[in-house]
Amino acid sequence: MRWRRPAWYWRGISGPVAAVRLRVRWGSVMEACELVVAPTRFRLTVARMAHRPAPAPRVPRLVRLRVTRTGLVGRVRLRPGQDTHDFATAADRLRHSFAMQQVVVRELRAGVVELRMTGYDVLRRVQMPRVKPTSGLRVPMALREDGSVHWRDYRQTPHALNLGATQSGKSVYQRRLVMGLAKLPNVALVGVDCKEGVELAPLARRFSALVDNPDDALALLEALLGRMAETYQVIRAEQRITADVPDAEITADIWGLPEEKRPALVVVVIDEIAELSLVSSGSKEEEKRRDQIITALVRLAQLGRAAGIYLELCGQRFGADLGKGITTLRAQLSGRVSHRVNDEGTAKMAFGDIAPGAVLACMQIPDNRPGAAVVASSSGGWSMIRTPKTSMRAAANVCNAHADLTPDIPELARWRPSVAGISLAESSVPAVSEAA
Ligand SMILES: Nc1ncnc2c1ncn2[C@@H]1O[C@H](COP(=O)(O)OP(=O)(O)OP(=O)(O)O)[C@@H](O)[C@H]1O
Repeated sequence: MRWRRPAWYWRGISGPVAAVRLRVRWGSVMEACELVVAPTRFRLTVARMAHRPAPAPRVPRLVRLRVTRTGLVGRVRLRPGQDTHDFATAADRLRHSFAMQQVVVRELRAGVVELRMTGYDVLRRVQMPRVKPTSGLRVPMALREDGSVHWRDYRQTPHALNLGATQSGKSVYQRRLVMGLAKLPNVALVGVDCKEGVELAPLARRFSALVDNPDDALALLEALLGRMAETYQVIRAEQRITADVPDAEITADIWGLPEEKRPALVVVVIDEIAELSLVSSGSKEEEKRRDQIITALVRLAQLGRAAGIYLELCGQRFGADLGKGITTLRAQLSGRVSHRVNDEGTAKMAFGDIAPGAVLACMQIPDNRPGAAVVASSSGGWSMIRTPKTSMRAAANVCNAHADLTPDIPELARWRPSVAGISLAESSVPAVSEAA
């Protein structure tokens, strides 16, 4: 069996050695990678007047270098005439020159770029670093190829789409998300799993509502729209009370409400969107139901954020072939994650409109790396990530352990899952009543 280098080995031995090697070779590598600039005219003139040889080209300055858990992070001050793009295009050459696994370039501010380098393939066996609990609605989801943690941050990116071919790792990603959300207080999980509930039913104890067929899904989404309207009323009432206080204290969304008045945040997890939007029999009723479901989802995606309702959609494809309104819905899903896909069309559905550079990347994910995915945001940036392998048992244990955090949402009580035939509301697990 091949020996795998553990993380401590990098930090203890290889990391400091690589840091010294990088500092020693810095100048020559910059020159070899054409990342130096010609000496200034002033220095050339002085050298000419003093009859001295022409000065050497100027090398960008490595102002800070530190060893991290997975590699090195360096900060570089650019020379006049250089830009981030110069370093980004040389990333592959830098990686070979410094014998690193990966080099990712990021601009910190004008004139300063950060080089994040990994010393080994961090996505081969994902080991998440310990992360401090944070405020807001954020979940540490996966490791990025540069060794940093990829967070699912609902305040930054309210709605997201998770795509991938069969057996690409979508369900494990979704499981990991539910596991992370399950630990957060005042968060209600709402699930739609039309695969007979096989993915979400084992996690049911932490769900405030769970449905497994399109008819119930429509009723549930309409109830959520009703809840959204009520939450807007709560926000309006709070605005009225505080109409004479300075502008900064008047809120336009749920996050600005005092904590005791803030209704539970709702994350709607939909496994396999195609099951909701495909019309199998071609009947008029099915078509009507499909249109109503998509319309409800579009409304939730457009207006839900301020009322604390977030969408997390999962599917193998997400294109116009799923029906009218799908592309409008996709435009609202600004968080995009795509696992391995088999064709360019699907890759374009995920990234064509926001990060064209990511299209090729998600088609190149190898079959033997399930869970690896490309994540992109509407700003156009993208990165490769991989979730740690998470078993259903581990996820169910976390959901069971945090079942007492499940908020009771009266509007959704009809769909509160019953576990082993006993409604959770009647079981020994105490339920949390929603704030105001
Ligand atoms: N991050 C990961 N690391 C290692 N193995 C993984 C990872 N994610 C998924 N797998 C493995 O890949 C296989 C497929 O995963 P998963 O069921 O999540 O795929 P899927 O895309 O949901 O497939 P389907 O659409 O057919 O349900 C499983 O055996 C799972 O254990």
